[in-house]
Amino acid sequence: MTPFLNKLVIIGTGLIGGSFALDLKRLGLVGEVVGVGRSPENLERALQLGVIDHASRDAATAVRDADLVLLSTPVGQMSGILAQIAPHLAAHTLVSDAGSTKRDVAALFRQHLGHCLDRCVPAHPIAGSDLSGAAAARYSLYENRTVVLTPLVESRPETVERIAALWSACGAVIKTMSPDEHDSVFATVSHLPHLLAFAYVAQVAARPNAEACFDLASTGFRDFTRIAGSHPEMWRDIALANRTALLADLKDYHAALATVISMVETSDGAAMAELFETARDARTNWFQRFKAKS
Ligand SMILES: NC(=O)C1=CN([C@@H]2O[C@H](COP(=O)(O)OP(=O)(O)OC[C@H]3O[C@@H](n4cnc5c(N)ncnc54)[C@H](O)[C@@H]3O)[C@@H](O)[C@H]2O)C=CC1
Ligand SMILES: O=C(O)C(=O)Cc1ccc(O)cc1
Repeated sequence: MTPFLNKLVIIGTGLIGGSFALDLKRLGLVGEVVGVGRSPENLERALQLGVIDHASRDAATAVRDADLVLLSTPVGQMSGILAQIAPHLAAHTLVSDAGSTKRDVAALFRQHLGHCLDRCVPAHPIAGSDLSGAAAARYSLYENRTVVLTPLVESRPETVERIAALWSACGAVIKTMSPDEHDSVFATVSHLPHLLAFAYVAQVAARPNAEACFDLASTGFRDFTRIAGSHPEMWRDIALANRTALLADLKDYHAALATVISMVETSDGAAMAELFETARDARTNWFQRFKAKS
């Protein structure tokens, strides 16, 4: 089975959708890429960079006759977009997404695309960065990275295979999970750290001696806070969409911080050393596994 697409429509022509389009074009797996966006400047940049072949501001018109529609906007935009495109999808069009949360997206597919759920597969590429926009799109972003698929019970096996084949062609490793399992894991390893980084940097910026702090901050600060440079709208939407799992993790982290506060208050160096060793060993083991996959 060839996953070739005559027409791919990317709704949300940024880092994630743009990088998918670039790889499929280079691989000769797509005839025409139409990019839909809300910012004319960003669409113009996507055309200049060859990320897309045609630009459109109107999702409803753009999706006509598409083989695949990929939603790669912030997740908070997806409900409106699905409502807009639903009446205009052809009988053969597949619909997928790249959103960072999956329970909400699965529910939105069910709400808006009830007539064609067999051709829908929610998905999440676990690759990206703190950069955004079409100018950040790049080749091979998905090489050796995981793409999680959370098929609906209605998703036809051929639909799932075709979406998986496209991501595999980009070099990705496919994993299948339930939306609940997905959102619980990513609350812990992605959504929580982003919220912590945003909260920490905002708190430093509000200090009376912020200028001196930023002046003297170095590599540890850079590494801990890189993700606080990520897109605010995207992360607001993720936090709202995954609030249940995220709140549970925030409370666990709050308790862990209370433990650290108590260790500092009581000068309990032995407990601190034990905690730091446990964390260092876990991080070292994880990093070795991560490097081996890269
Ligand atoms: N940035 C990352 O590292 C990753 C992001 N994701 C998910 O992928 C999605 C896209 O993220 P990025 O590509 O990083 O964001 P981005 O900001 O680079 O691109 C999103 C694009 O969507 C456009 N857009 C916003 N609302 C729109 C609307 N109503 N109609 C049409 N276009 C609209 C924006 O103008 C922007 O060009 C998000 O859902 C995010 O959660 C998933 C994996 C990694
Ligand atoms: O900036 C980073 O390193 C990231 O964590 C990238 C990222 C952001 C969002 C996702 O849903 C998946 C990956």
